[in-house]
Formats: sequence, structure tokens, C-alpha cells
Amino acid sequence: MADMTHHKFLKAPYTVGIVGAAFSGGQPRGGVEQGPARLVEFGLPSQLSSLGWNVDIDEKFPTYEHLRPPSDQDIGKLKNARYVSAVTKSVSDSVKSLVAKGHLALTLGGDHSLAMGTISGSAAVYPDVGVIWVDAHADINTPETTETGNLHGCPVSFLMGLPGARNIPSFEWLSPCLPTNRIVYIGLRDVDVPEKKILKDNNIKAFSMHEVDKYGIGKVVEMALDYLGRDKPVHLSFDVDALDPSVAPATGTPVRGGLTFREGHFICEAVYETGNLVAVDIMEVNPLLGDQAYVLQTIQIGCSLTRTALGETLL
Ligand SMILES: NC(=[NH2+])NCCC[C@H](N)C(=O)O
Ligand SMILES: [Mn+2]
Ligand SMILES: [Mn+2]
Repeated sequence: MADMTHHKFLKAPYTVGIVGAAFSGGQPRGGVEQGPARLVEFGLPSQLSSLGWNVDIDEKFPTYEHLRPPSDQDIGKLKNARYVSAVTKSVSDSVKSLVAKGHLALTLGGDHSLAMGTISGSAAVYPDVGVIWVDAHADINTPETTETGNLHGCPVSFLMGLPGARNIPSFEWLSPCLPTNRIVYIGLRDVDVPEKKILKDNNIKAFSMHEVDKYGIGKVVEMALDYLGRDKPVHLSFDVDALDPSVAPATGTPVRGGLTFREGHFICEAVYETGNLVAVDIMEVNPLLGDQAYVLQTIQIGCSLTRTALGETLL
């Protein structure tokens, strides 16, 4: 059983609300929309109940098909912008209402464009929420800097309202809600050139794999949590491609040189221990990429990262 009594921002009976975000419109590869169903089939909800959580889940996941616009012409370079906007708005409302009730909002992706919804949802309740963004990528391209036009590479700039990522047509609902000093990255190793400039110009805190190697994961997570403040609510946004592809292969944009199995889980353990968690995202599990064994391995890791972030311990 997880120790629940230390939660500072959740209300008893401790409840995790699962948002199954079956959505792939932020990037081109099909399959990532099947991530949530596969994590649930694998037994995630009952695993979380065993940890002592009251689990609130709508078993029939919204497919979001009803939100797909009849046509979705590129807006500048951006692909599927109207669809991404409609879905992330819906996710934002779901996360906001869970967090407002004192529930932990667990969003299962789906691609990482969904973080526009999850983080705007938690920030609507807690404007000082600190985000721990675990990823190989910075996902901070703007509509001007993106090379791919894939919105899963852009959520952070939209959340921050960076120049070039404000007042984007069809994203009128999303107002800037994430100050540049309320996020810390861990695991970066594939950052586009314009993204590097954005990180530098805005003084954004980032621990790349270089810092993980240099200081060790224990020190990196300690520095990250100190930076965000030990008394502030925390939103953990975990892209499974932060892990090395040998650990989590079934994902759309794998990059070698990533976090080990233990490093990934250590982050989750340390974040749980703060007692400050309000929301967790597990993103970019794509069950259609790679052979069966690779897919199963990735789904298992999606589940174990989630359990760990929700209080499973080794002892
Ligand atoms: N959530 C992800 N896996 N993002 C990958 C982004 C890759 C690249 N930087 C892009 O803008 O398209
Ligand atoms: Mn990534
Ligand atoms: Mn990502």
C-alpha cells in the first residue's frame, strides 16, 4: 500500500481520476491512440487500487472522433491544429475538474500534444504548479520554429505563450498558464536548434542526459525539486521516449542514449515522495510500433512508471 497521508494537495478518500486520452493527432504515426486502452487492459486500474487508491475511470474511453473537424487544413506549418485544439481543450476540462476536486489526474496518452490540455488543466486550479517534464525532447517548438509541423513537438511553447505561440488560430481557448520558471526538464537529448535557443533565451531549467551522467539521477531530481519549490504542487509529464529505446522501444520518436529503467523509476519515486503531486501524464506509448515483445515491454513499463509515481515502493 502506498503511504497516502503525506499528500498535501489531495483529499481523502484518495482518488486517482484516469483520463484515457486516445489521441494521435499531434504526430503522424497511427497507434499511439491505442496506448491508454492497452495500459488499462494490462491491469493498470486494479494495480492502482491495490496500492490503496480509489480509482475513477470511464471504461469507455472517448475516442475524440466526434471532435474531429470535417476538414483541418494546415495552419501555417501546423498539422491537425483544429483537432488538436478541440481534444486538448476537452482534456483540459477533465483534468481541471479532477484536480479541483482534490483528485490526482492521471492522463494516459496518446501523443504529447495532450500536455496542452493536462497542464492547462492543473494550472487552472494551481497557477503555481511546477512541471517536471521527462522527455528526450523539449517539445517547445513554436509554430514558427517547428520543422515537422507536428504539435506534439510544441505544447510547452503554447502553454508558456512564447512569442510566435500566442493567439494561434483555433487555440483561442488556451491562454498562457505556464511561466518559464515553472518547468524543469529531465532526460533531454534530441533538441532542435531553435529549441536550444528558446531554452537559453528564457533561462529554462533543463537537465539533459549530460547532466544525468554528470551528477547522477539522485542529484538531478533533488535539484529539480528544489528549483520548483518543496511546497508547491507538482505535475509530472512523462514521455516514455525519455527512457532508452532498449527499455521502452514502442514509441514514435525513439532516441538512443536515454534514461535507464531505474533512472526513470527513480524520478517517479522521488516525485511521489514529495507529497505534492496533483497530476501525472504517461505519454507516447505506441502499441503498434515494433514486435509483440517490444510492445509488451513498453506497456509494462508504462504501468510500472505509473504505479511508482503513485506510491509503489521497492521495500
Ligand atoms: N513528444 C514527442 N515525442 N516529440 C517529438 C518532437 C520531435 C521534434 N522536435 C518536432 O518538433 O517534431
Ligand atoms: Mn519525446
Ligand atoms: Mn514529448
